[in-house]
Amino acid sequence: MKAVHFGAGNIGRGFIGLLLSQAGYEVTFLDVNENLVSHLKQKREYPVVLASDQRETIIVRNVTGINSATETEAAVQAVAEADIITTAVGVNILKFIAPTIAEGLKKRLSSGSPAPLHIIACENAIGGSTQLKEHVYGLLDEATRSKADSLVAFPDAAVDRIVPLQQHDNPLEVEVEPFYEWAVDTSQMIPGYTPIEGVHYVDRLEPYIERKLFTVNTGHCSAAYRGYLKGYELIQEAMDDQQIADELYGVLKETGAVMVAKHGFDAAEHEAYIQKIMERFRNPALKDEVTRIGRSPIRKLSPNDRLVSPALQAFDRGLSYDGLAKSMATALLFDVQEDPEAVQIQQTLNERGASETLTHFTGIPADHPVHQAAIKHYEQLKQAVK
Ligand SMILES: NC(=O)C1=CN([C@@H]2O[C@H](COP(=O)(O)OP(=O)(O)OC[C@H]3O[C@@H](n4cnc5c(N)ncnc54)[C@H](O)[C@@H]3O)[C@@H](O)[C@H]2O)C=CC1
Ligand SMILES: O=P(O)(O)OC[C@H]1O[C@](O)(CO)[C@@H](O)[C@@H]1O
Repeated sequence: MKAVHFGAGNIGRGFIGLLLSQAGYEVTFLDVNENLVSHLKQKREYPVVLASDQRETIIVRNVTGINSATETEAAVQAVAEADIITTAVGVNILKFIAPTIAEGLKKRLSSGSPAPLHIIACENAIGGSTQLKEHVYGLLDEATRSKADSLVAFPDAAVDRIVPLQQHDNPLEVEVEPFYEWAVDTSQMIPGYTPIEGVHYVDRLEPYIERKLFTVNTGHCSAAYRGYLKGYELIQEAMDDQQIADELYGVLKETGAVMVAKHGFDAAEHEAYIQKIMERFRNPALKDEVTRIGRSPIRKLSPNDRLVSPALQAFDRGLSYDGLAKSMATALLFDVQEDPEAVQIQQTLNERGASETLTHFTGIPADHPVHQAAIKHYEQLKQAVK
C-alpha cells in the first residue's frame, strides 16, 4: 500500500507519516525542502522520539521523498498511484499543492479502472480537506470532476499532537509528545475504505474539530501571546506564571462553556479535558517556543479560527468572552520580526490604528461588544508594555 504525504515537516514525520508507516504503508513524502527530501531518499527511515521520562524511540521505516518543486513528474506519478494522500503543510499552503494533486488525479482517473482514493488534509483548520478539494476541483475539467465525484473523497480531519521546532544532528529526527488524536469524518468517505490503525473514525467531525481547535489551539496561543508579552521564550515558562495559567484557564472555561452548550459534551468530562491539555502544555520533556505557538497571527485572528469563532459563538449564546477578547488583543501585540504576519499586523496598526486593524483581520465590526472588549484590553496592554 502506498501513501503520499505532502509536507515532511514536524507533523508530517512526527505524526501522520509515523501512523501511516505503522499501518503498513510505504510512505512517500512530497516536500519542497531539498535537505529533508534528499535525507529521506538516502536513509529511507527516521527516528521519532516520544518526549516523556522514558524517551522511547520509534524508527519509522519504508519511507522516501520526492521534491515536488523540482521532480514534478515523479510527484504527479506518485499521486496517480497512491492508495491514500495526506497533507500537513499549513492550511495556507494547500492552494500551492493543489496543482500536483490535480495533475495526478487527471492521470489516475484517465487510466483503466482507478481505485477509490481518500485525500485528507491534516492541518489546524476547520474543513481543511474541503478547502483542499475546492482548490483541486478549480483545476479540473468537468469530465474529470465528475469521475472524481465518485472515486475521490476529501474527508475532513482533526489532528492533535504537539510537535515543537526540531534541532538534531539528524535532520529527520523528530521529538513529539506521546499523546495523539487523529479524527476523520466518515460521512465524507467512500464506503469500503481500509481503516488506518490509530485513526478515530467519527460520523460527525464538527464536535471533535471544534473541541480540539478551541481548546488545544485557542489555549496554546492564548498562553503563548501572554507569555511573549511577559518576555518568556518557552511555553513551559509561561505556564509557570500563575497569572498566565489563571487567565488561560479562564479562556478555556469560556470556550468550554460554548462546547458544552453547543455539542452537549459532559461538563465534568470537558473540565478533565481542559486539565489534561494544560498539563500537555506544561510537558517538561519538551522545549516549545512561544513564537512557534503564536506563529501566523493573521491566520489565528481570522474569522473561522481559534480566537474569533469561539468568541462570537460565546457572545451569540450570551456567554462570557472577555478572556478570548484579551487573547485577540495579545495577538495584535505579537511583534515578532521573523514572522511576516506579525510584521504585517504591526504595519497595519501603525497605518490604520487598533480598531480598524482588528476589524480588518477579524471581520468583527467596531460596534460589536467583542470588538470593544478586545480594543479595551489592547489599549491597557499597550500602556503596560510601553
Ligand atoms: N507542529 C504541531 O504541533 C502541529 C501542527 N499542526 C498543523 O500541521 C501543519 C504542519 O505543521 P508543522 O508540521 O508544524 O509545520 P512544518 O513547517 O514543520 O512542516 C511543514 C512542511 O511543509 C513543507 N512545505 C511547505 N510548502 C510546501 C509545498 N508547496 N509543497 C510541499 N511541502 C511544502 C515545508 O517544507 C515543511 O517541511 C500545519 O497546518 C499545522 O497547523 C497540527 C497539529 C500539531
Ligand atoms: O500550527 P499552528 O496552527 O500555527 O498552531 C500551532 C499549534 O499546533 C500545535 O502544535 C498542535 O495542535 C499546538 O501546539 C499549537 O497550538
